[in-house]
Amino acid sequence: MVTYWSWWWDVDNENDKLARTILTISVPILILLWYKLTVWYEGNRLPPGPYGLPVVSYLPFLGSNLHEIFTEMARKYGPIFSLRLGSKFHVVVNSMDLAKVVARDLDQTFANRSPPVTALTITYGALDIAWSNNNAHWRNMRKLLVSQVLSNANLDACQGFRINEVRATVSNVYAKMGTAVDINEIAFDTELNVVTNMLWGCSSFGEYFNGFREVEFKIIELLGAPNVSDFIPVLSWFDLQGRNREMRKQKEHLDRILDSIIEERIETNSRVMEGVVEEDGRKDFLQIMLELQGQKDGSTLFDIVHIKAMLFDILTASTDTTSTMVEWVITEILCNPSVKTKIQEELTEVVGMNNIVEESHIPKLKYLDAVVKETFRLHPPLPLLIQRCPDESCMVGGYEIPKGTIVYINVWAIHRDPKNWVDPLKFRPERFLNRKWDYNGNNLKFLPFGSGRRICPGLPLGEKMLMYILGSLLHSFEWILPKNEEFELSDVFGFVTKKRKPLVAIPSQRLPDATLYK
Ligand code: HEM
Repeated sequence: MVTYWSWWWDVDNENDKLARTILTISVPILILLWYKLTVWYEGNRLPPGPYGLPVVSYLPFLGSNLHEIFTEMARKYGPIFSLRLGSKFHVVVNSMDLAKVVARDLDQTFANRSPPVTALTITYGALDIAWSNNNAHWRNMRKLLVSQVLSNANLDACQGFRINEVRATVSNVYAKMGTAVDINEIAFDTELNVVTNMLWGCSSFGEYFNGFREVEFKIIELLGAPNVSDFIPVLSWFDLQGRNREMRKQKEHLDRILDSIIEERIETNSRVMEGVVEEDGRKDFLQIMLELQGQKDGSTLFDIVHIKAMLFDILTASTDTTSTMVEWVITEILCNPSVKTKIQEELTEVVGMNNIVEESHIPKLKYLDAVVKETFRLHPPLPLLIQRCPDESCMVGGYEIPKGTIVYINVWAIHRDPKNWVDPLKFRPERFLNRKWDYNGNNLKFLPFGSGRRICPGLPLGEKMLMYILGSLLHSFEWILPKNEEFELSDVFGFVTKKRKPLVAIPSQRLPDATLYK
């Protein structure tokens, strides 16, 4: 080797020797630099995004309606961008192709969550399903919910609860005809009663549930509110905005409800040899969970706190989403008279004017189904889904996403992207009539329930309840806005993004036979 290179140093003056020494050292350095700047850097650069200030980074510049702000930022920075908020690195994915990479191709890598402080408080330290990381506990809880509550067999067995509650709602609305009715409130109560019946066998009425809706709304608001404690964790101890204190207050209320229900059941069980069972021999979900107490769940023992975390998840995940959607659908229908006419024509044809809506009619209500889907497209209740967090560094769209980054999939942007939808801002249910669309998240253009392993497990119940409540309210009543009330379509971002101004509407009798309302 030395002989091979000896010609290089075979020089007759000192200047030449110096030049060759400099060249010998600098050429490998330049090659290394080039490699770093091209191959290495290309493969490791972070997504583009705005600069911020020291310590707080972009935090002071972030507004409150995050889904709209992120969609606006995507126009400037592209389909994937990053922003640092305090010490936390965030990435927002805004296109269907990149959503596919996160939620499908790299689903396993992105299956963790990064719960905010308030979420840890209300879920007993992420012992629920929604905020738990992708671990044995999450898998067991999700499997339990899906197999015991949301299976086709259990949904069929619980049909009676849905019929009773939806009929009770129609009858309550009948009693309020001619007055302004809060649509979200009636849908919330209907869903809550169905779910509590499925969970522990009775409706939510009674002293326990006084004020539950307000508590839940506050919890949802706190879960979505920006909190300095999340962005600058060293300050979390001071809880500067008081958000965690407020969440603890809501948790006390929730705890009182859940403790009373669980204690009552334990007390009943102590008197009944076989534990509480339904007439058909089925056990409700609370009973099943109580019988699992003391069993190993991953590395921990399944106990009362786990049961409360599960109950919390199911109650909150099912009610606010469903009621918000019922409210949006009726708002869009009232804003679009031709859509209302088509829905009524379909209901008259499928159900008949001397009949009330039954679940068996639902598969035939194709136009109503398209209206619901179009409303989901324009008003997804979780427009950024629930944040995901990669458990190792990986590449998305040619950019590096470091381990632990908080990643949002911007469903709002995807659902309004002109590359995916013709006239994306127009309310046009017909676009969902021509092709087979579902909520399973396989077509990444449309993912109101999410996609991949974190997709909403409540989808079958959510879809059933939405169609049944809406079909019944729209078939049994004519709805109009109160005098001087204007159509209003603006929303306010939150963990569940809702209508800024709650919809109130006045019902009147639509079916000729008054006995159908009893
Ligand atoms: C209209 C009704 C509903 C909508 C629009 C909805 C939407 C969603 C969305 C978007 C997610 C997040 C998915 C993701 O992060 O990718 C989610 C998660 C979840 N939903 Fe729903 N949901 C509804 C009803 C329900 C119902 C009825 C239940 C339970 C009975 C439920 C239980 C859950 C749970 C437990 C999670 C967390 C899943 C996980 O992290 O593994 N949801 N839902």
